[in-house]
Amino acid sequence: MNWDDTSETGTPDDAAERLVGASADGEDQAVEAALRPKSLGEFVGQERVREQLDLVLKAALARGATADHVLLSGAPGLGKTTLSMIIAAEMNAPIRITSGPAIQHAGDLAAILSSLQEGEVLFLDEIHRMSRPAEEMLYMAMEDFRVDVIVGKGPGATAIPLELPPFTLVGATTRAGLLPPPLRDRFGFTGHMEFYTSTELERVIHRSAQLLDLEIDADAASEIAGRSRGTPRIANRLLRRVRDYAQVKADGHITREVAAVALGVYEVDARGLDRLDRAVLQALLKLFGGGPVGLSTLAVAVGEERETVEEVAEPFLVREGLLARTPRGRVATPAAWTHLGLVPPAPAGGAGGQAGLFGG
Ligand SMILES: Nc1ncnc2c1ncn2[C@@H]1O[C@H](COP(=O)(O)OP(=O)(O)OP(=O)(O)O)[C@@H](O)[C@H]1O
Repeated sequence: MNWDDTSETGTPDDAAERLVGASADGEDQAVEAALRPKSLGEFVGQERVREQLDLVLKAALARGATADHVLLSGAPGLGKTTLSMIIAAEMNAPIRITSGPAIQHAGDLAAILSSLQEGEVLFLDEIHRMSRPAEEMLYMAMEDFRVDVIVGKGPGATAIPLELPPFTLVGATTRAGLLPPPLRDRFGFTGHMEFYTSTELERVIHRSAQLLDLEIDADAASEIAGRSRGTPRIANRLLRRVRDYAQVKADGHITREVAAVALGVYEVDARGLDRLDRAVLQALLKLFGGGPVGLSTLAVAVGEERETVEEVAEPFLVREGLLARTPRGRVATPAAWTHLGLVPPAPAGGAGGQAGLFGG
């Protein structure tokens, strides 16, 4: 395996290095290699993608051909890199890993493509962040296994055609909608990765616990799963923090109570909200009666940048149905009041009435 670049995901999640951030930090990268499932059979969840991919790969193997190009879309930490490695393993092929931001010039891509072996899997993470000229070179490479390398500049520039061995491109993106249609259309198979259910995350946690040689009760795994925001990377990270607590404060055995207390220490609540998420909700409920309130005002109230509130805290709060973004501003849902143990103000004068000042 050859790692050209593994860094860079560029979301505010990374900057904040939160325990519940979905992007990989340094420690994650070190441990993840040991926890990654190695075959489709070991890969938990994502039934539909797994089943479809299984057919694509088996058919290619039976034909003795290179598998079609695969596009994987979905949020960070859901297993796109893992799946690309599995694709290579199932095809008995080597894998090369790089990312869109690492390919700024068409020449960077030409260098990678021209050094691929026949049948090799090229994993291109964050494919939507590749430069335009590189993207155009990729079109031809994907379709005809050929690139034109431009030598020289201006009127004297010449295109030297370069034949490539057949390869499988596995592109990953958090935003399939940002991909230009000509690029999207060149993938033979597109798999959309969903957030994991609690039951699936419990299986991920039990599997990781076994690999890390940890003793964990079933209800402890379910406690951690419930706080993992539908994301295996977060589940594995929370498991490691709970393990630390169990080693220092208990006898190493992870019970439900140990898990709950440990995650309380790290300020990850029963629903997976962290300190920032709760600060945003609390300000919305206690200072603004549940809204509507403008994003800038809300950000000032919690002492954070607008972007941090909008891109780090809000997506999960919206996904959880705790906060709604409306044209008039941010509004808390009844579930937000319940989650923070507060009582919503009685509507003054029926539906659409002014929200009360005090939320309980
Ligand atoms: N289906 C799964 N079953 C078991 N473990 C999983 C699964 N999916 C992901 N993981 C674990 O979660 C971690 C993160 O997975 P991975 O790096 O593949 O995510 P990703 O989608 O590529 O993230 P990013 O977009 O940030 O690169 C890995 O340690 C992997 O072991």
